[in-house]
Amino acid sequence: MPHTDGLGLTLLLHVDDTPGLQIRKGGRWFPVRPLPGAFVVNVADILEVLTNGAYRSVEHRVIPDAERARTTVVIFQEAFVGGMVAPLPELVNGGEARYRSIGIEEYIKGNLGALADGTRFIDKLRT
Ligand SMILES: O=C(O)CCC(=O)C(=O)O
Ligand SMILES: [Fe+2]
Repeated sequence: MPHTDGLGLTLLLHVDDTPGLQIRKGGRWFPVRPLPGAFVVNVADILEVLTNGAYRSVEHRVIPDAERARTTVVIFQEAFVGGMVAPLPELVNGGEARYRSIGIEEYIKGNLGALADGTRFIDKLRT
């Protein structure tokens, strides 16, 4: 299922060489081929909020292979500051905050709810 990850940074370690991960850019899907010993680093939603939209979280999906097993080690890195998910003031820098600030607990709850109904919670934070 296409999605963006909900926390800060996602580190992926593709253990075998079975392909499957794709990212969407400019409306097109591109394969991310497994690279032995390398981490794939995805920008996720909290990092998008923190940077006030300078970094965009990447939409991605996994297309399973019917014949080959596929294993990924996934590390979800949190990125909230002082209990809040909010654009960093130095990155708003006199401009406009593009996302409203929200406590991490409410954020997590909202994210799980959105995941369940196939929407993106970050869209509800846009100002
Ligand atoms: O298996 C992968 O390469 C990606 C997994 C993923 O997108 C996720 O766990 O959020
Ligand atoms: Fe993901």
